[in-house]
Amino acid sequence: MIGFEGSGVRGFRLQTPEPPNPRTPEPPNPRTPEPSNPRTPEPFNPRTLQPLTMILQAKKITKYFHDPETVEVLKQVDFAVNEGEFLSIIGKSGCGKSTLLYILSTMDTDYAGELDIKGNRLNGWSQNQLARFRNENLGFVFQFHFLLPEFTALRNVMMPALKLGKYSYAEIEQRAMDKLRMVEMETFSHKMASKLSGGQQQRVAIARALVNDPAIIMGDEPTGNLDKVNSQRVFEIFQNLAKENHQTIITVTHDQDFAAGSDRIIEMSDGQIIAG
Ligand SMILES: Nc1ncnc2c1ncn2[C@@H]1O[C@H](COP(=O)(O)OP(=O)(O)OP(=O)(O)O)[C@@H](O)[C@H]1O
Repeated sequence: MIGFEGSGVRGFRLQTPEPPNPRTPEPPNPRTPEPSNPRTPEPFNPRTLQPLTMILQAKKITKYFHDPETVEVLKQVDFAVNEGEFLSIIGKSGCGKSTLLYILSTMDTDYAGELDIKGNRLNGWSQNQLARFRNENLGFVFQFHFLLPEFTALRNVMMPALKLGKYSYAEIEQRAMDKLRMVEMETFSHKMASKLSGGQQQRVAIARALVNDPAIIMGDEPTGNLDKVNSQRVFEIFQNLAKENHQTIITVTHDQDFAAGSDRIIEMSDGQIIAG
């Protein structure tokens, strides 16, 4: 298991008070003090603050490119994110944001350092194992949606689930329709991707990223190609996924409004995290 120690990640997050949950212990009554438990010294009110679980941790990530000289693009980067957190990575062009995201996405394995996702140390896994892990646990949204233009919106959304091979065709169709509904694109489900507007295509791409219910959604400039209205819409979808579904969002962005609305901003400069 991965723990909180040394992560630099904030351990708690403010939540709207929830109705009592039988599995959640009642808050302590000040008139009847609880005996202290040395393993859970939590000085917070459980009605308003909840402990969070770390879902991804990267330690001392170092990456070199050799083109033609050797350049250290990531310099011992430590990075961690909690379940349900909505995080933005910002920084000047060329500082290493996309390179870091690509490593966190498990698609680049040519780096030094450690990567744990959902309690799995992923270093040394084969490409096949990583591909399976990605398809089950991670969803991706890019600046350019990469939809298959001659397929319908529905078929595009179904693709990652068909690849996973975990559900029947009818179930996959149902799941894909649910995700299209979530991004308010269900009425366009049978339209060719090429016939949709840029904002609509991006919402279909988000539905596609969600079809396998990934624990983590990674975005590289998800609003980079959109106008203000569509950017706000995409932001709200991401915000809801974190708030309502407790999915984790990690985005690289130059969109200041998008970053400002996220739970936490990580700022990079010259291959290092300098804030957040
Ligand atoms: N395949 C590659 N080969 C050589 N150098 C690369 C490669 N990919 C990226 N770089 C270099 O690594 C550095 C970091 O690139 P990266 O794409 O991570 O930056 P970024 O912060 O995401 O930039 P932007 O905001 O412009 O997308 C840059 O100097 C870039 O030129």
